[in-house]
Amino acid sequence: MTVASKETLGFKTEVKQLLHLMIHSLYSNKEIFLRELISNASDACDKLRFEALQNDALFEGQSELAVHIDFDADARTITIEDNGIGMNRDDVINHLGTIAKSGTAEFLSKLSGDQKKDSQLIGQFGVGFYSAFIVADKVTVETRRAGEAADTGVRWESAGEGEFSIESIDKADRGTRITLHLKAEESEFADSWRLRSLIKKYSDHIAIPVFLPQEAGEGEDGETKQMPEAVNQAKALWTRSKSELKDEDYQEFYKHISHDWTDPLLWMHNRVEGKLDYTSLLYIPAKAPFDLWNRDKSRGLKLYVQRVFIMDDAEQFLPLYLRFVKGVLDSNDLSLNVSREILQQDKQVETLRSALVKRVLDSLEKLARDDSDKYQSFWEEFGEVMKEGPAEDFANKEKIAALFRFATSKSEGEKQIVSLDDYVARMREGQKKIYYITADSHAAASGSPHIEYFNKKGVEVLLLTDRVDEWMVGHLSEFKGKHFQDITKGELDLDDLADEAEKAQQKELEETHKQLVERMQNVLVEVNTVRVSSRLTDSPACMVVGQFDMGGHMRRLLEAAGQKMPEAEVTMEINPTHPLIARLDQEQDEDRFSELAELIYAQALLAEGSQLKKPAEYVARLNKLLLDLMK
Ligand SMILES: Nc1ncnc2c1ncn2[C@@H]1O[C@H](COP(=O)(O)OP(=O)(O)OP(=O)(O)O)[C@@H](O)[C@H]1O
Repeated sequence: MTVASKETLGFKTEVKQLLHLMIHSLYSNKEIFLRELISNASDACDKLRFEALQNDALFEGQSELAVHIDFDADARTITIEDNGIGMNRDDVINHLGTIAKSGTAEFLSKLSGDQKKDSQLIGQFGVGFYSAFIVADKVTVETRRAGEAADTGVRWESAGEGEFSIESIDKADRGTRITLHLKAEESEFADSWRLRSLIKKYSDHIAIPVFLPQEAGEGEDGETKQMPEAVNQAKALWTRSKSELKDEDYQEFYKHISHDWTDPLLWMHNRVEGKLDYTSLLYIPAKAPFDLWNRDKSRGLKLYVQRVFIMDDAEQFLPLYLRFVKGVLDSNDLSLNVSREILQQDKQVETLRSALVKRVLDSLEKLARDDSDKYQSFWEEFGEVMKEGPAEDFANKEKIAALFRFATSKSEGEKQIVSLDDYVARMREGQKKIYYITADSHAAASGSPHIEYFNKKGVEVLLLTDRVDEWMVGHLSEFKGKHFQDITKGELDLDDLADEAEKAQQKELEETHKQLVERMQNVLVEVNTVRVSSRLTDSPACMVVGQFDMGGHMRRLLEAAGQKMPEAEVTMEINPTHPLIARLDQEQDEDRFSELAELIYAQALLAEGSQLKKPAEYVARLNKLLLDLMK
């Protein structure tokens, strides 16, 4: 064996952090190292089979792919060997010295130092190869890329601290052999029974056989001979029939493909024959990944064609608003040499996508019907993403909207629990619209002056406080023929809600306060229109946005994001039945009138969550008034 150019390299900082964290937070879950390493070995075999479609020579005459596991209790070692794609020197440095995952820095910044919380997070991040260091104090990787010369083999070795060494070796067989030098206290893993049960538990669903030596009686020379024996079923899980699969099988397979280690919330396993011929196994995770909002995050399904692995993260089969769905699609229609570019143009992809979207939406609908607690937990994790749906998937917008849940003026607390169907069923007689308000917080929405009239009338209002809400409602515009109406916009059309006496009273109030409105209009230079309100009962005044203008909440969000917004029409409504407004109407001193009017205007701005342009002026005015009171 030639040994050349041994060098020692430092791990990238993020690897050091991850290793430290893993060793310290995962000790109660040690055994997952085997799942991770077998998972990588199986992926490596998948990749080889895929590349060999174009270049048969990569098999080097050996196309039976397998993982062999062995152990030596005396030496305290376990080896995991595959004859998959293998790695060359650059691959090894890139893959086993860094973490080539987008969002790594973000992930690390989220860690709290609390081991329990962090181990949850790290589970969502995916531990992968480095999990070997949970049980080993030294790891040796010997590997050679398929199709390359025997002397391009590489040995990588590390104690999982700051650095690793790398050297060239001869390796006759392609693929990767990983040797774990177990820590003294982890010697229990170097045991046939233990390994066998772990492989059964974690790797039964892997499509390639995983071998373990088996005591098989006397050999010719009288010694006990160990014959390797396949321990797992070695059949891709999704090709097996539903009836022979247990929940645990589905759960383990989910962990294999997703690298999430929390059990999934839901799965859908379907075989379709006919115009389209495919099998899909889709999962909805129980927990949102830490990087759900990271735009560069990889997403999509694992794509197989006739059981041959083609690619990870095939994005074309699901829309963005379902980016949290994980799973496998195995098509018998697509060609084996399909590429990402081809997928983008292929008409069948569109058809498959519609079918998969329908399947996910139908399953969620069923979950909401059958198990509202479970559905609620789904909504809390992924509701905000689902709200992107109406804009992205026009054809399904009504179906998607039926899955939405909201907090309303009638529901308890901040929880989003009311469906649009519930809302519509509870609509008051004569009510034609679905009323909503958007605000920065639940408290701001539920305490808004705009809602007073609706509370009085017993009309439910959706309280929308997620960032996407205003945009979402804009795309949705109606549900089951009922239009959405922002209660802070335009003149409140009370035709549906008010009775005759109320309408007459409103008219009268407008008539009798014409002069007051005019006076206020003259002193409030920032306000374009003052008018008598039909929506206020307890507050003296509120700000109103034009029916077709952008809502105040959205405007504030965009302004906070640095966008220059055009000046909007400023309309204020006053409530003449409020004692403050009545008092204002009586005020003869023009200066005091102006001061009071400014104060009422500033309060209306504050109540809707706006910032005052001159807060100091407001404070001075208020203090002056307080002092007058104390005289
Ligand atoms: N047995 C193997 N054969 C070939 N390449 C491997 C093997 N094990 C690991 N690798 C390479 O090392 C990379 C890093 O492995 P690691 O398990 O850390 O992450 P991953 O599998 O990419 O991601 P994750 O497991 O978190 O989804 C892999 O993507 C692969 O390229």
